[in-house]
Amino acid sequence: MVQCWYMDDRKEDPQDDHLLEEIDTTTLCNRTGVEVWYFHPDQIRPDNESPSLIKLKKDRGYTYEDEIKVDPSMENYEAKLKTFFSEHLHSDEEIRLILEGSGFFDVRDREDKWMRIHVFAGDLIILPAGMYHRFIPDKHNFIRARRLFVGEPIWTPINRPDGDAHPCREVYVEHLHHNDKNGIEKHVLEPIS
Ligand SMILES: CSCCC(=O)/C(O)=C/O
Ligand SMILES: [Fe+2]
Repeated sequence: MVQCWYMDDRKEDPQDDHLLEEIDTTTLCNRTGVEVWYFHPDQIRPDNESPSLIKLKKDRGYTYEDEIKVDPSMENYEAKLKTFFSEHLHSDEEIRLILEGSGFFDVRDREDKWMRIHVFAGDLIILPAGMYHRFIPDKHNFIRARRLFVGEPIWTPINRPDGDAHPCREVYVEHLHHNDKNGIEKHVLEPIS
């Protein structure tokens, strides 16, 4: 199940935890719009998917799935890590269901502070379109995840500050302001056993 915290600002070894202050997933969702679910790892196998996962995919319209493995055997590993760890956003949600291993998704909160999300097998994470983030493996250097998407996937990262001018950024920032005034519309589901 995910663990989240605000990061310290040490620049050394980004694969260290960099834990400053722990936060819960409701705070994470409230301050960023990130949503997280947990499925028992037995219930994410394609031949034994939990009804909740099937429903989530149907409700969200996720029609595309593939897998990504990030470990040192990956082609152009160092270059890929550099791309993942450059602060960027996407025009669409980034959805990852963690199948094996672990890693860190770092996301900017509404005050531009880094929050770190440590993900493990069974975690499903949805990063909203237009939110700045980055990814790095933890010290185990291994993660395998299912990528989901609505329609034909677009994985293009738009680095900061170029992302500031993208229409999805304005929509995202407006959504955060709306939540400030009206409370969050989304909520984080409790773990499913
Ligand atoms: C564990 S998925 C690898 C990271 C990734 O796919 C991505 O797009 C990060 O922003
Ligand atoms: Fe990304």
